[in-house]
Amino acid sequence: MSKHHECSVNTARRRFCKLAAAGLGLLAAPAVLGSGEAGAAAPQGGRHLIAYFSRTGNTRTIAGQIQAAAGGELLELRTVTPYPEDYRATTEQAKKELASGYRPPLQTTPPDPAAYDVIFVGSPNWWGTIAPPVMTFLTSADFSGKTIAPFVTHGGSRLGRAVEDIKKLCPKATVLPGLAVYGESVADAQEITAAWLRRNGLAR
Ligand SMILES: Cc1cc2nc3c(=O)[nH]c(=O)nc-3n(C[C@H](O)[C@H](O)[C@H](O)COP(=O)(O)O)c2cc1C
Repeated sequence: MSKHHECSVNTARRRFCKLAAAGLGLLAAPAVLGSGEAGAAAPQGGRHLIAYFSRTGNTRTIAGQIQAAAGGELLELRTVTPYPEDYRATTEQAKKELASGYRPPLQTTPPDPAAYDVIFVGSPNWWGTIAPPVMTFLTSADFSGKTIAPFVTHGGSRLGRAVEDIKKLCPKATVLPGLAVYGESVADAQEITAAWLRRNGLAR
C-alpha cells in the first residue's frame, strides 16, 4: 500500500469521526425502527439495487456494508465462464477483454433498472477501470434518468477511471462521486462506507 493511500484513508477516517459525532442518531435509527417502518426509508423514498462483481470477495464485502447501512437488494454479477483461479491468468484475460471491448455474458439477466431509484454499482479496479462483467451489466439495460452510485475496491489506484467510464457507458444517468476502498482494508471500512453514503444522501 502506498503512503499516499494511507494518508487518504486517515483523512477519510478523521472526516468520518467529525460526522459521526453529529450523525450517530441517523445510523442508530434503522436498527431501532426495522427496515419496514416509515422512518427507515431512504431519503429519496426509493428502492436501492446493489449490483456488484467480485472475484475474490473484497467488493462483495463493501456491497454488504452498503446494504446494512442503506438497505436495498444485493445482486452479484456472475459470469457464465468464471475467471481463472490464477491471478496472473486473470490479469492477462482481463487486459485482453478491456482492450477488445468484450462483454462477458452474465449467468442471469439483471432486473429492470426502472424498478429502482438508485443503483449502486460495485467493481474491483481492473487495469484502472471497472471489470468487464460490470460493463456487461451497465450496457444490458437502460439507465437513463437513474442515479448510479459507484463503489470500487483496489490495490492502490483507487477509483482510477471507473467513474468516467461509467458515465461514458450510461450517459443519461446521474453518476454520483464514487467510493474507493483499498482491498485489504474492506473488513474495517464500515465507517468510510457509511460516511460516503451520508455525503450522498443515501444513508437511511
Ligand atoms: C485483473 C486484475 C486487474 C487489477 N488491476 C488493478 C489496478 O489496475 N489497480 C489496482 O489498484 N488494483 C488492481 N487489481 C487489484 C484489485 O482491484 C483488488 O484486489 C480488488 O480489491 C479485488 O476485488 P474483489 O476481491 O472484489 O475481486 C487488479 C486485480 C485483478 C484481478
